[in-house]
Amino acid sequence: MSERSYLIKNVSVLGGTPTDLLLQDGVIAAAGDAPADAEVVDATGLVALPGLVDLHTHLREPGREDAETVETGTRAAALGGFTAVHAMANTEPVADTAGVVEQVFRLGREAGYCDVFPVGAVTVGLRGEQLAELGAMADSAARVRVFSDDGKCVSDAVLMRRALEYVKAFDGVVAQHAQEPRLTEDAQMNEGDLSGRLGLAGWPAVAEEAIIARDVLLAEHVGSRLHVCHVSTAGSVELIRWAKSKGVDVTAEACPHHLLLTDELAATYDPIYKVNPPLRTAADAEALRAGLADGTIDIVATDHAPHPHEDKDCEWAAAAFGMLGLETALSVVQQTMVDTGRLDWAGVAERMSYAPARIGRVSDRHGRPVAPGEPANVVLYDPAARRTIDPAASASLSRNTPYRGMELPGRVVATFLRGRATVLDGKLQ
Ligand SMILES: NC(=O)N[C@@H](CC(=O)O)C(=O)O
Ligand SMILES: [Zn+2]
Ligand SMILES: [Zn+2]
Repeated sequence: MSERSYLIKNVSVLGGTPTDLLLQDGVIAAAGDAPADAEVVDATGLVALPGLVDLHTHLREPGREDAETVETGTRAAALGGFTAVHAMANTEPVADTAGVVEQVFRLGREAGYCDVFPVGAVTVGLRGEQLAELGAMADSAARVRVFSDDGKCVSDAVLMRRALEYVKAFDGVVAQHAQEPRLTEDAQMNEGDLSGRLGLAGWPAVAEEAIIARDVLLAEHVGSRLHVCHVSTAGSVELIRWAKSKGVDVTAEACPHHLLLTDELAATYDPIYKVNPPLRTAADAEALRAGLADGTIDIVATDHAPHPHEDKDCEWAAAAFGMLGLETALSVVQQTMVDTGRLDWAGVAERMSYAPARIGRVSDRHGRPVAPGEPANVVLYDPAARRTIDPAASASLSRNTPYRGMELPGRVVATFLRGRATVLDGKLQ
């Protein structure tokens, strides 16, 4: 990774008229000021986007370094065009103290591929019994603003209420994994005709929707900020639309896999398609795409969930929930939202960079316009490229991508973090 300047020629910022950009000393500068020794990048045909920000990544460190480490996960992030990721708290030990979040934050800094903002657990050990030290994590060097028991739902209404009240003191947000536990005991896939036919225990949409309905009412009651993780059903989109229309301070994310893939893939009994929440129906996926287009769903988040071979290569019921997402997110969003005319590149920038940075309260550094004077966190993307997804080529330590063998549009050509190339010519630097 060099500290040189880059003169990016003929780049289309957010799909606009081609122009030149200079990245120098960590910021975007006027191209006319380029020093003679600047490295010239021919960006003809490429779109420049602000560095992507993921609000929902699992990096697995500490504790499951056989699945992913901060270093390997952030390498995958850089290849996917991300300059910042929020690392979920379901590690071993759980990120429920200032010590653990500071460790994850420091590991991100040391790896240097993208900024890592640790998410703090809402409850001690994700056990849903008592609140974790939210204030200590907020005040730590990691400056935690997003709190989540992701992987588990904060199902106790009183604890959820207290968490929402508590995070107001430091402008935090509770990111809920909306899953009513009693309605999803042993659940394996979306509940419907197909789960019956396949003999896999069903996971009803109402298990997600009941928690979202409760939580938007709680957020309104205490006047706090709520974020809903991985929204997967049409009913959830409707509830969030309703809550926003009432002025509730709620934001929501959809994951690429829920935009593109459907529950019919469970008929393969291949656990690569096993994920929490489950892949839903085509009608649900369509509602998510419509909600993302009209702003009901604020952002795309990857829920990158690496699992080692032995936890996935087994029978469906025994397999772990989760799939990789960082290296394919932008391509899936292009396919489902841009190539279908539902979003332009400015809309993608809003949903994959500006809005997640605002929700995570890091928009002083990330999710900024690609414009002179701004931090040089930039992605160069080739929307005309096509590639066949090869799990073996992933920078992740795990291989559980549901897109293996699929052809997807687009390719990240370069990623710059504060003016330093983390990816150039499609390769890690
Ligand atoms: N999404 C998943 O299927 N799995 C996630 C947990 C989660 O996001 O709920 C994981 O940590 O593996
Ligand atoms: Zn979750
Ligand atoms: Zn998750």
